[in-house]
Amino acid sequence: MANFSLLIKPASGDCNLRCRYCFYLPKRELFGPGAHRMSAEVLETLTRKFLSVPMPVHTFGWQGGEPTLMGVEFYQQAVFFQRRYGATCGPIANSLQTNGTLLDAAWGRFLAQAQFLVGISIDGPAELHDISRLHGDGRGSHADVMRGLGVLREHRVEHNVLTLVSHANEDHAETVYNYLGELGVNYQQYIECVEFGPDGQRQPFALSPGKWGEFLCRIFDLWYPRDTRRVSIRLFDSILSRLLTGAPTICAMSGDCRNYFVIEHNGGVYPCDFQVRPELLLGNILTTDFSALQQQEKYRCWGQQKNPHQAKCAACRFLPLCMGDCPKNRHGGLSYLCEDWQVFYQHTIGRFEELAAALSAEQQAMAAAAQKPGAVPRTGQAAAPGATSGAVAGPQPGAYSGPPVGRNDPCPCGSGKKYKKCCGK
Ligand SMILES: C[S@@+](CC[C@H](N)C(=O)[O-])C[C@H]1O[C@@H](n2cnc3c(N)ncnc32)[C@H](O)[C@@H]1O
Ligand code: SF4
Ligand code: SF4
Ligand code: SF4
Repeated sequence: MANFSLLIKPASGDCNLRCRYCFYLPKRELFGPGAHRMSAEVLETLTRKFLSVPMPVHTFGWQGGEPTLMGVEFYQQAVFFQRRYGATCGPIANSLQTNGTLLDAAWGRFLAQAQFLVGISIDGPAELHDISRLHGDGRGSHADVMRGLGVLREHRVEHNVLTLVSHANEDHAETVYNYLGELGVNYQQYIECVEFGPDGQRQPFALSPGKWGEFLCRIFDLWYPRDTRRVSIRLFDSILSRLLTGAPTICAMSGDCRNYFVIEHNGGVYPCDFQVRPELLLGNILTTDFSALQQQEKYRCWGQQKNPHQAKCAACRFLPLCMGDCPKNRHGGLSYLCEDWQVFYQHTIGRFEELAAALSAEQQAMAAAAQKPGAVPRTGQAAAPGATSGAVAGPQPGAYSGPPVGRNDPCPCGSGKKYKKCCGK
């Protein structure tokens, strides 16, 4: 079986906030009225079945809606089941993505002790964050999030920040980046808010045309070269990983959408966070297992829709990096952000290539030093922020810049198949 991770929604789309742009709040309507909470039976079953699949590391991602609505006790039970069913299965990792507003000392103690990695959503300083991230009564949530961030710090919980780039903050890259720097946040993730209404028009809160490319270029120019060894930015790490190892670390840059399963509170399994809809329900974890889910024709077809079918993509020099973008951003086949990606890659690729070459040289020098007689092996060293933590096989200059991919060339997604039999189908 191919490796995969889990994104679990124990409280479904239930949340104490009402962010203007939230794509998951409306999902509550799929599951009927009232509170949606995962039962111990679903929790135990998904844990047992996941940990029975051999994999180098089992990653549980807890998300929502707001996963802290479940209370600390739910996660204590999750860890209990992980110990019961995972005693011999190798490393287990837990991450939790939260709005941060409900964190208190009990949470801090638990998250630190159970070694959860916590993602906390912050869209910038209060004047930007509070435009979109609101309580039900319209109050901004920034002050509560800062309290939650304080809890994580006080208890030394590993954390990173997720910033949604929307109409509210699209013109404020410097303000956002410098603010996160002042907060001491060295692990950052920027994601794009691309949303269309039922009439096919861009939602007013979503990114305006051209703003995503501009935002990323500005962040890159603030980051490079000063902060490359200090600040990790998830998209940039993925680009470096692609250049260094051939494999990206984010799904939008891969050639196939079969990377993880979403498990809803009632055990329903879906292929992607953005695709929790009845027609993509793959089954229920109470009555099926992951091997059967992976073998489904519906799942295979789902994975392959990532292939960029557009002639413009096939001829694009950035295809091996962009891979036609995340299908949720596509509008009429081509990504709504196509021009933005081209602007961003055009502006940065030379410097990414330089950085990849420098990192590769450093890692080779370290490997050579470690092999000298008497050298102390450098195991357990944290990967340099900004660098890939994956295996390093040397940079692949030109991977992005060669001629357009030929039908008989190896597929840039790294599958080992010919392009025409894989992403170029
Ligand atoms: C759905 S929330 C769930 C976890 C938690 N409630 C939180 O806000 O971090 C996960 C992430 O999705 C982001 N998000 C919300 N609406 C989005 C949208 N329309 N497009 C992309 N990301 C979105 C949020 O900003 C948040 O960082
Ligand atoms: S806190 Fe998270 S789940 Fe809640 S409304 Fe905001 S983005 Fe959506
Ligand atoms: S649709 Fe987008 S977010 Fe979902 S798996 Fe595919 S690339 Fe990833
Ligand atoms: S930048 Fe545009 S043309 Fe190039 S691969 Fe991405 S979406 Fe396709």
